Amino acid sequence: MALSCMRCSPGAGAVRRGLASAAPPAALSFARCGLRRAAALGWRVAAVATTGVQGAKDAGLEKAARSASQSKVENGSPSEIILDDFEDLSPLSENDDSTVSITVVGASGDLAKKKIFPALFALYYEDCLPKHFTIFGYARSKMTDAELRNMVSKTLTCRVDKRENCNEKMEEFLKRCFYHSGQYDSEEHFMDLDKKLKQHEGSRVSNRLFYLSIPPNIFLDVVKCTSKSASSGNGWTRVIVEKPFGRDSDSSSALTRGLKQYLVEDQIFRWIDHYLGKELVENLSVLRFSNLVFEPLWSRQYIRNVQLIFSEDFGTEGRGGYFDRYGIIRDIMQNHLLQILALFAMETPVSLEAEDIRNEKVKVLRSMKPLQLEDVVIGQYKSHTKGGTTYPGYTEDKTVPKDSVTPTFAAAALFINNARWDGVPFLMKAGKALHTKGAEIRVQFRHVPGNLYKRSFGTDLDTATNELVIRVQPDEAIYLKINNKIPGLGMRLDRSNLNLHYAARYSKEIPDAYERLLLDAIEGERRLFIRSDELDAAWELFTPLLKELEEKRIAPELYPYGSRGPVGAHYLAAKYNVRWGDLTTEQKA
Ligand SMILES: NC(=O)C1=CN([C@@H]2O[C@H](COP(=O)(O)OP(=O)(O)OC[C@H]3O[C@@H](n4cnc5c(N)ncnc54)[C@H](OP(=O)(O)O)[C@@H]3O)[C@@H](O)[C@H]2O)C=CC1
Ligand SMILES: O=C1O[C@H](COP(=O)(O)O)[C@@H](O)[C@H](O)[C@H]1O
Repeated sequence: MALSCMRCSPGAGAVRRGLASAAPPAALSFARCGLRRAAALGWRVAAVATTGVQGAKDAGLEKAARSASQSKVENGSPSEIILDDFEDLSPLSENDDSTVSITVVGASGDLAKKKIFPALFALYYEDCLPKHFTIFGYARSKMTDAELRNMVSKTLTCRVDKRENCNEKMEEFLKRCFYHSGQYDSEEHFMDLDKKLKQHEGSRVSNRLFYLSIPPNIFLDVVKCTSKSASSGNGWTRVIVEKPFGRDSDSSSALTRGLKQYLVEDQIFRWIDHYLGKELVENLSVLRFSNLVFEPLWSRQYIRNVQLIFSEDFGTEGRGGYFDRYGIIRDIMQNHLLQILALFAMETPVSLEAEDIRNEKVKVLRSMKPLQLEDVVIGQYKSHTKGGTTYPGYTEDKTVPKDSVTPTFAAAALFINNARWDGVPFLMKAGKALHTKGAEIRVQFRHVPGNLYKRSFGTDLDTATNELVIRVQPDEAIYLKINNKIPGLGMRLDRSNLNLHYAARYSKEIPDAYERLLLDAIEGERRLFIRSDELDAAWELFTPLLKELEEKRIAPELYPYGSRGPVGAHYLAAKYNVRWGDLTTEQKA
């Protein structure tokens, strides 16, 4: 049987609805990448298994048929071979009648340069964009098309594992990038953009995606202008909204109401939480729901605590102005870490459809207790000199008020009041300017009852319990710490890792999260975007705490730039009998 993944592209939807096994011509109109994604869901396997080699040939899947008839087994199980081979499969026909125009609003900005254009290029490079597409940059800055291309070209990179034709591909891609300068609140300027888009779209069905890579105070202006002056007349119009999506429950609901004056829910891809597009976060459900060894242990009965840890080894350099209004709790916890928590803790969804997954995420979020001040520790980094270099403190940033109490670090203990997780602390920790950069999920299991090997472990049994670590970044890995006998005539135990180290196991470069999310938006796949009830539930957990912190102007504990953060985080963990897993020395995975 093919290993299935959670991709739910329209193609994948078609697979699940039964189109796959017959693979009718309509199904062949997916973009190339759509085919690859369908492949990951076992489409080809279904096609070959159900209709046989001839069936696959009839459906135009020549390569699938070839590979099925050869049925070679080189590396692993036949199902792996099938999936791997399918990666190279190109569609035999593509939809010539439609075109996708992607407008990056705020194209002159940091995120557009750093992430959005490179992700679009990577999709192009991987043949994931539709045959007919155009990319427009839109911002107030004056720029020609050539200047935009020059700016964009500086940040494009090719896959390390696939360098062939890279320069050629870059040139082809850049030729399809254009620029239009305009104000964000001018319907007239968006009308001019509309004219330019139409020139490129010609008589094809025009599908339009607007990516709002701009400060949140102008989201609504742009949405109003796009919907009145630049939305598609005959295809779909979708809007990707960047974070932050509000500052609290009220502002988030107001923004949703504002957007809904101009868009229906299906058009809103809110918000882009790029952590949901990270490979190991995407893999969480596969790990849980497709491996018998994990799911039965996934509850209070066996899990002692769960830790969600984010750290950066640099400060807010350059983004202090933005950051000071939001702080680390809104910047990282309320979105990235909470989303991971929801995926980690949700019940098994009815299916892999977006709505089924979102339903489970909402349920888990609504089962949680709003955060209490006594379960939170906040910190702010201060200047520190190391090796002759002085690293500036947060409030030394010119864009940050000198008396700012905005947290750049926070640790929190959260609880889920349901049958599965009652009493299990979910500890979150997020900070800037710490000693290391990384993101990981740590699952600490309970100790083995009546352990035969107690004497080998000493008095503290908790140091000898199993721990599952999902290292989201950098150097992706999943490893399980187990107790093991050290080889030899005696009986000495140590802690060793059962280790799935991605770089060693998979030769392919891992796509950037923005690639996955952009492709999903183009394909209309909403699973990795946040539904409004989910967002409401997320804000409800954090809003009372954020208000209390701000109203009382609670002073954060200062920690030196490059340190491990405030000691208060240890006391918080200790209150729940937890030791932060990232602070213990462990065998390198
Ligand atoms: N940068 C990052 O790493 C991340 C950013 N984000 C979010 O993505 C969005 C874009 O981020 P980023 O590119 O860093 O933002 P920028 O501050 O670089 O703004 C993007 C563009 O918006 C225009 N702009 C900036 N400030 C204003 C203003 N006050 N009024 C009108 N226009 C303005 C500028 O273009 P012009 O002057 O040419 O019109 C600018 O180039 C934001 O919502 C941010 O919160 C989210 C996660 C990470
Ligand atoms: O959303 C954000 O994420 C980045 C960290 O993203 P990563 O993919 O580099 O881990 C963070 O620096 C930024 O403050 C925050 O807004």
